[in-house]
Amino acid sequence: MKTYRFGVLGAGNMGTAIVEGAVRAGLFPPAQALLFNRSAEKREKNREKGFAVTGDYTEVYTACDTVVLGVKPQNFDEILPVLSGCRCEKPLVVSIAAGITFAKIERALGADTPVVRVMPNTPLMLGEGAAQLVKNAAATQEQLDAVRALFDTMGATAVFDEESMLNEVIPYAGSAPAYIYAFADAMVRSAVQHGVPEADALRMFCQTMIGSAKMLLRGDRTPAELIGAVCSPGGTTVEAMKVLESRGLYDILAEACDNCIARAYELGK
Ligand SMILES: NC(=O)C1=CN([C@@H]2O[C@H](COP(=O)(O)OP(=O)(O)OC[C@H]3O[C@@H](n4cnc5c(N)ncnc54)[C@H](OP(=O)(O)O)[C@@H]3O)[C@@H](O)[C@H]2O)C=CC1
Ligand SMILES: O=C(O)[C@@H]1CCC=N1
Repeated sequence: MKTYRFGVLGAGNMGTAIVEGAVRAGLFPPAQALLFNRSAEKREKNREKGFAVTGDYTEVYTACDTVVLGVKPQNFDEILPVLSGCRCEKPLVVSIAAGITFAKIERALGADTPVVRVMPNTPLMLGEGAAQLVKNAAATQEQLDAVRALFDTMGATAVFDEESMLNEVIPYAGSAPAYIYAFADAMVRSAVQHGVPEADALRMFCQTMIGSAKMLLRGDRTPAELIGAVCSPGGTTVEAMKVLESRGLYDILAEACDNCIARAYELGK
């Protein structure tokens, strides 16, 4: 056992949300988590929340049992060589970075470093996240189970055997909130054009997204069947569906997802 149970190397949006979620779930008290930020101001805010803080990220790697790598993929070429110089018992490394492969991490930290890659999404901040996980050869099933249990406290999880799946799923959960917000934004803009007050339009549309998601999750009807149940013959909905289909909504979304995934592979190079 090291000095801290948990560390976050890059306590930004996601890193902070994950450690705060773990504390909320009662997995450990904030004093048992060490957070790295470059910014002194952010360190002070985290200290006020009861976390241990540091401006030296090697300390997170050497002093914590589990270390979340919460930096951007573009920062890995800078930080991995520094961490490779740390002489310490290997922590369990949890990488949430899009595209960054086990091979890249292992080349720097050693193939004996247990690593779990996770692709989370921002709704985990509300306990409504969706996270996918995969472990490398050095990580044990118990270590994977422990990381999964952590993310289970913040939403739904899925485990994959193949590392490549962690790139393939990005558009459908990790990145998906952005696409959903764009859809909501377009709907609300249209509603405002038709005189619907913006706040009402957003509230009604969000409730409709929640309700529709719950209908889908019941699993007793396919998306096509649910669409059919809304589209009254000769009614209003079909007129909009005709536009969505003729303008190629499905093709647009398929191409967007392809490009999102392709970028993950590029980031891993
Ligand atoms: N945002 C999202 O929806 C999702 C993000 N991810 C992944 O999560 C990771 C973090 O994303 P996000 O939380 O949005 O990013 P943020 O920009 O919010 O956080 C990045 C963190 O990295 C630190 N940092 C930045 N540059 C350096 C550097 N050169 N050396 C050391 N530390 C540095 C920052 O320090 P400081 O706090 O001092 O600024 C900050 O703590 C990414 O790899 C991304 O792929 C995965 C799924 C979803
Ligand atoms: O845009 C990104 O690269 C990250 C990964 C998934 C969501 N945000």
